Amino acid sequence: MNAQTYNLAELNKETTIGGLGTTVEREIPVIDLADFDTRKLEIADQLWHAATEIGFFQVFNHGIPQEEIDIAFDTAWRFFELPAEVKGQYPMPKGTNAGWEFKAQVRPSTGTPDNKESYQITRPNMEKLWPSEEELPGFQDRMLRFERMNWELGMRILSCFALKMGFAEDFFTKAHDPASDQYQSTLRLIHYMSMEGAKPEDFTFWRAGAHSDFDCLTILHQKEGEGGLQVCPGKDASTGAWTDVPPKKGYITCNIGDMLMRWSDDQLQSTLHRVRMPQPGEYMGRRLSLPFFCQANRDAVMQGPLGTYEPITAGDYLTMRINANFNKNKM
Ligand SMILES: O=C(O)CCC(=O)C(=O)O
Ligand SMILES: [Fe+2]
Repeated sequence: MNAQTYNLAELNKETTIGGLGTTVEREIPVIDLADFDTRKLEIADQLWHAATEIGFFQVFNHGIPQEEIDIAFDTAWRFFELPAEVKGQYPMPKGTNAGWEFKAQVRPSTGTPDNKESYQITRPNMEKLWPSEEELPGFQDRMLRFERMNWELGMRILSCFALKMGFAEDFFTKAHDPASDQYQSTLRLIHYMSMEGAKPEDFTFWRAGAHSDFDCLTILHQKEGEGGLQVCPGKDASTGAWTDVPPKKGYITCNIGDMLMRWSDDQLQSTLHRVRMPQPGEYMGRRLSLPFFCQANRDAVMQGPLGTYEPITAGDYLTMRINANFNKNKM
């Protein structure tokens, strides 16, 4: 199977959805994860409902201390403040989610690069990609600690989906085994540049063009006051009706990605989303976000409980998805 013959419905969605569209209010479910172990069944029901209906939800009492999130944002900002010559020593090698890129991610939905820079951490791929201790003391330690906390939260949420899908509760934890060299979950630090004093034509670009994520589950940290994230649920995608998801302190935004949509036989929804430019009267400064992508290990076999799709390894699935995007960009 290759990218040409594989009918990637997700990708087709992306190419029709690059326009501005309209904005509508929708409720994004908010789920309390307090007393997780004792309330697990109830939480699993709420997560399942949110993930099958809209594919986006926010969690609170999620177990990652706010202090750790603040430290991660501060540390990410210190990285982005480094001179371009320093960051340029750690460029993202093609085909890996590791290292630094500047305005290099072209979305099929828009055909233009996102107006952002990012640095990605995928643990097995980081050789020669960490800034040195002299350049950025403590960076690697802090980011690895934060990566691990996100992995733990991600696995807790995924264990609820496993339960609902009839798998063992640790099914996805095994499929995202952090000790394996096949691990490919990614922490991404994103800096959307300030638009203060920018020219009117600069606002025609996107901070992040419309897309669905490739992974199983995305855990997205945003900062209150630095909005712009919008979602467009699957069934309304053709109408281009987008809904704001405003960041709120204490809340983490989560979304289902294409991998888990396929793995759940399309029961769980991977939803289109984007980050729009600020509008007149809104905060124009820089925007930071920290998504963690729970992406199953390369050798994990994806086979849904209902058997809708052929089994495929997560590695092959991703290659196919990335190639499909790439071929689209050349067209
Ligand atoms: O920055 C955000 O709020 C969203 C980023 C995103 O959707 C992505 O990197 O996949
Ligand atoms: Fe995304």
